Amino acid sequence: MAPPHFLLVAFPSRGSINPALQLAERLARAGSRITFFTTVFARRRMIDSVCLEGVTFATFSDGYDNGYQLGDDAERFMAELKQRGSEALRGLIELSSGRGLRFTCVLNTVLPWADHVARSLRIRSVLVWIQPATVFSIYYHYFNGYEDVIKNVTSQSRDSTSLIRLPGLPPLTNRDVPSFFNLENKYAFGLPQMQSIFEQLKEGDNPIVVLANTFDALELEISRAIGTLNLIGIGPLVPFRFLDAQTHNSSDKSPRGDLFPGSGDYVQWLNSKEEASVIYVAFGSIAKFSNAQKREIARGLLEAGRPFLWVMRESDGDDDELIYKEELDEIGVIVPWCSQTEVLSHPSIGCFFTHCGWNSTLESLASGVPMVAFPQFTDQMTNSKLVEDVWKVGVRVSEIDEGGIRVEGGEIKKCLEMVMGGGERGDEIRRNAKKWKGLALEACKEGGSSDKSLKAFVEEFAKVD
Ligand SMILES: O=c1ccn([C@@H]2O[C@H](COP(=O)(O)OP(=O)(O)O[C@H]3O[C@H](CO)[C@@H](O)[C@H](O)[C@H]3O)[C@@H](O)[C@H]2O)c(=O)[nH]1
Repeated sequence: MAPPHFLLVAFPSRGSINPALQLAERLARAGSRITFFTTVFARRRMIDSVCLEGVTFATFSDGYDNGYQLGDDAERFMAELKQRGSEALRGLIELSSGRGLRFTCVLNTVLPWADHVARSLRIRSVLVWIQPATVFSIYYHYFNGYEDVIKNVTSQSRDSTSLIRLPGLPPLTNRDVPSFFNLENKYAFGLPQMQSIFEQLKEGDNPIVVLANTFDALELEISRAIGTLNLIGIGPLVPFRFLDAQTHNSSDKSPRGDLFPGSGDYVQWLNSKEEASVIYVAFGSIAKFSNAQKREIARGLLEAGRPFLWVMRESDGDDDELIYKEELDEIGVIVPWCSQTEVLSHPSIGCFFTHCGWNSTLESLASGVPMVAFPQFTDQMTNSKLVEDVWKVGVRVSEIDEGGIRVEGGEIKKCLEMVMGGGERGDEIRRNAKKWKGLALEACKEGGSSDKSLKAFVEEFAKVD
């Protein structure tokens, strides 16, 4: 039986590339071959760190070989990616076929054009969903008969207490649903993108299979309540070396350089800190903040008075000098980027102050680190709801939204204290965080739910090929 050969098409953002690489590695370990297809820029950015056995890379230029820059027109970027990506994908499949190589299936990380090209060339196509099943379910129901149920609430003011009730989901308020439903949001153009994805799913092979970066213990009931679709949990798609590190003694504070080559100075600094004493602050690869908001974050951290490691990307907001710089330097470290999975698995980390991007949320869950959630847009609103109210592994900040400030320093301090300090709620949150870490690792290990599901998926293709 020939091993299946998957053509994995990945959107060129960190939030997509990271889980796609983990998926490629797992598919390779399960005995398949993979061609990983993405943009020149995305590949160049990963080139130092990634060499996966069984995985070959193919790239195309989307016209943004130096990356999408701050101020670029997002809609235009998406249109170029679609046009150039479609042509290049078609070219790759046809060229390969001329050389006798037939791809078994095209997998795409939420790229409807890749699905379209695959079908037009009569190759099976499977969506890889890289947000929670809960978010998938919200969109699914919106595009399958529940549009009014959602719109009745999202068309009201933000702080509405009206509830959206959808099959299999906890009741949701306006602030819990993806920001794409908020038509004043500058990312509202994301809704038509979602629409094309869900339209295509209606036309798919039966039964329609979707691979999802989640796991059964976390969201199986949600997945089962999504119509006739077969949403298969194969996550958390976090690096194996990170999961391996998690299975080591968690109170071991020895330097992790052997496990994580290329560790920065911040790891030495973390090594000098007490267990569960450090706040890790990072908001993914896209979010931007006003200076006023950055100052409030700084104020919250200073008032909390605990050591912190803060990832402040060069492109994450206005350029003014950060005030409180000297005071901040006394208790914390600010870096432009770090190896987040390495940091989260470090025993000194006691809390993650996060935007709740789905990768960050899963990485935090898999390392047993409780969260303070400060969502910015898209799925992050729903992810924060799950963190606070469903899995109870963190708290979500209350927002004011005045003068460029969405959350005040005092509120940030209060939430950090709730999660890291004494008190019943903090104890419960930390207990739950440990529980979810165990369940996440269980799902991924050999014979765990995600491991079995992915292997079954590969075997299915090996049979038909
Ligand atoms: O200093 C850092 C900061 C981040 N990361 C990594 O970058 C990724 C960030 O991904 P995520 O947490 O999902 O945030 P975004 O980059 O904001 O991801 C976008 O894509 C995700 C997947 O669709 C969505 O869930 C988010 O809402 C969306 O903003 C994670 O793997 C992190 O480990 C680092 O390695 N170092």
